[in-house]
Amino acid sequence: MSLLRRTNVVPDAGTGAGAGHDGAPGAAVPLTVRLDDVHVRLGERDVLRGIDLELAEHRVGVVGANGSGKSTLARLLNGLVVPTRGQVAVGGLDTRTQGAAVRRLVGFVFTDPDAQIVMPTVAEDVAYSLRPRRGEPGLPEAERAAVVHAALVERGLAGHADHPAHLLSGGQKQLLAITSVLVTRPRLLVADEPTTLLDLRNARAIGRLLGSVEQQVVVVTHDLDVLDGYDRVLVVDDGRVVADDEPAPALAFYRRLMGA
Ligand SMILES: Nc1ncnc2c1ncn2[C@@H]1O[C@H](COP(=O)(O)OP(=O)(O)OP(=O)(O)O)[C@@H](O)[C@H]1O
Repeated sequence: MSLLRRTNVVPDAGTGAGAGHDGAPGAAVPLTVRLDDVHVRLGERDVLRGIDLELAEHRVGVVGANGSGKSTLARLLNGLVVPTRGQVAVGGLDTRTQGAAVRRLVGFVFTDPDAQIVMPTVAEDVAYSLRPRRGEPGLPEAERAAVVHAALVERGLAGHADHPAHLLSGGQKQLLAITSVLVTRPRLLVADEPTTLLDLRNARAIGRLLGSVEQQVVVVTHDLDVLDGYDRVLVVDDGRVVADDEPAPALAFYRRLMGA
């Protein structure tokens, strides 16, 4: 039985403001992410081969063996990697030619928050995400401070606002990294193994956070508990999507594939 499917997707959503989503009242309407015949060659290796996907669900998980191409797939979604052949479009924007605009829509969370935290203190790191960008005025200073404070309060980090970010625990660092991404209000959050470096309690907390944010989420993970309640799971194997279904059948397929 093939587990590959083509999902019916909602038409693209303009600003995404307003409408709710099944299971996530008040959440923004998901963007449509399209991958058309995507190949990625890195060095001598065909890392992804002939990927055709339309993603418009609120929660999508990506699983697969080490080296199967999951991180590369995730990085395609914000233009960190561009296809060697084929096209990736996010909300109708081509990641190859409109990368900067795509990255305003798509926030990215890395496995290691130390790769992402760039400022000395917790509040400064969140504020850095709100710095004025080329061609955009940015928020006035006082307003920016208020937005940072509200974001830290929302994530339970307000008590650490002036603390050196490098002294936070691993779980707090990942929380800070996610807060610094979410404060820019991306439409889509892509996370690449965000719980891999965390202990069980912190992994659960970060998994719950990703499951509860209003943003559309695509998460690459080996931590299958993270995918509880997700709408769709892709199984990647040797550069191809070999299963694409609701979590239970997709994860059953993955376990069989892994002999687990
Ligand atoms: N810049 C690169 N040059 C050459 N090969 C690369 C490069 N980046 C990744 N690869 C190779 O591409 C393959 C897929 O890598 P990718 O990181 O996408 O896999 P993954 O499924 O996320 O693996 P893991 O679960 O171990 O993180 C791996 O064999 C990797 O060694």
